[in-house]
Amino acid sequence: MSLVIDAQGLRKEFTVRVKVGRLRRAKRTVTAVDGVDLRVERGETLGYIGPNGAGKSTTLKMLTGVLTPSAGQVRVCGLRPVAQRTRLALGIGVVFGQRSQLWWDLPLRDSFDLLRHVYRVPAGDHATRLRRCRALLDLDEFLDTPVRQLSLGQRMRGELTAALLHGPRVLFLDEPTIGLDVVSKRAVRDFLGELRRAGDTTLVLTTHDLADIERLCRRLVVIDHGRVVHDGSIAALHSRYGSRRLVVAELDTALATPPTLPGAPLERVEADGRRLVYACESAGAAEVVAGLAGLATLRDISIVEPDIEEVVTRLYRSPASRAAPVTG
Ligand SMILES: Nc1ncnc2c1ncn2[C@@H]1O[C@H](COP(=O)(O)OP(=O)(O)OP(=O)(O)O)[C@@H](O)[C@H]1O
Repeated sequence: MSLVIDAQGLRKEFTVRVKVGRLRRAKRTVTAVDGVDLRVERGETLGYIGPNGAGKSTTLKMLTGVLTPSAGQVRVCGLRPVAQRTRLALGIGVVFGQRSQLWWDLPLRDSFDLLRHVYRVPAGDHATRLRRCRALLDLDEFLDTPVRQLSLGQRMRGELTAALLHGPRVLFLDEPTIGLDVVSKRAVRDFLGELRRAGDTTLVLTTHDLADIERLCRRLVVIDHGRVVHDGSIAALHSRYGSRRLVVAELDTALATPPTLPGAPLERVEADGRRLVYACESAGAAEVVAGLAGLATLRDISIVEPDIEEVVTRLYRSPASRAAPVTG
């Protein structure tokens, strides 16, 4: 494995002028990113999330060479993002919701062609990549439409293509599904899922849509007040915050006393005793199901996964998230 992103102690301060009293203005320092360490291997898909103002976009801007860090070390594809920005541009793709890399008045097809010249992509590579994007993102019906006439969902599919035509090693995406309808959201997620499966592009994704994260990311980095408060899998986040899988058993007939199962406390009894809900603590779902099957006649069983929205809400509210960063 090779490291494609290596940031240590990354920090960004902004000086802002604030009004003090009626006439005076004073300088204040806002620490947007406060010592972020981030190492990302080739082929990883990383979800970078946090509440509004946490420092996500600022981090991405430092990783892509748009902003100079106030302190810290950073290498992306082995390059210093600001100092070697032109070389870096060949190795990364960027999709930032607010900024377009397409030519507003030109048909999408012409923007793609111009990008081929900008990045000096060999014609054969360009054609192969474009063919793949056309097929996976259903671009054909609007390839000849000027960009300004595209819907948001169509434009986002165009932006994704534009970001990938030069074959970048890392793709940075800032809120790629924001404002999209369910069909376009799915198209974008499926496409990114395909890209992840192919395994040669590293994806770094910021989003407020946790379904994006659940569908796409094995690793989740949570940032709050400029600091990393979680770096690990979604499962690690659930176990840290005590979220548990639930086993919901529908019984043929209610039992006089619901069974006690080791490692799986009974959470709720519903439907006049015909539905029992157990939480998997030390017991796995299979053990719970096997235990129940020996004691009652089961009509149906379902397993409810812990809800990521709930655990992330708890994390954002947690005072502990302001203290020490946690990894795992
Ligand atoms: N150019 C700037 N000048 C001054 N302050 C800034 C600037 N850019 C960002 N900030 C401040 O830095 C902090 C982090 O902002 P940033 O945009 O990185 O957050 P974010 O996590 O991307 O938020 P959101 O989810 O709302 O997009 C905020 O307090 C923001 O007001």
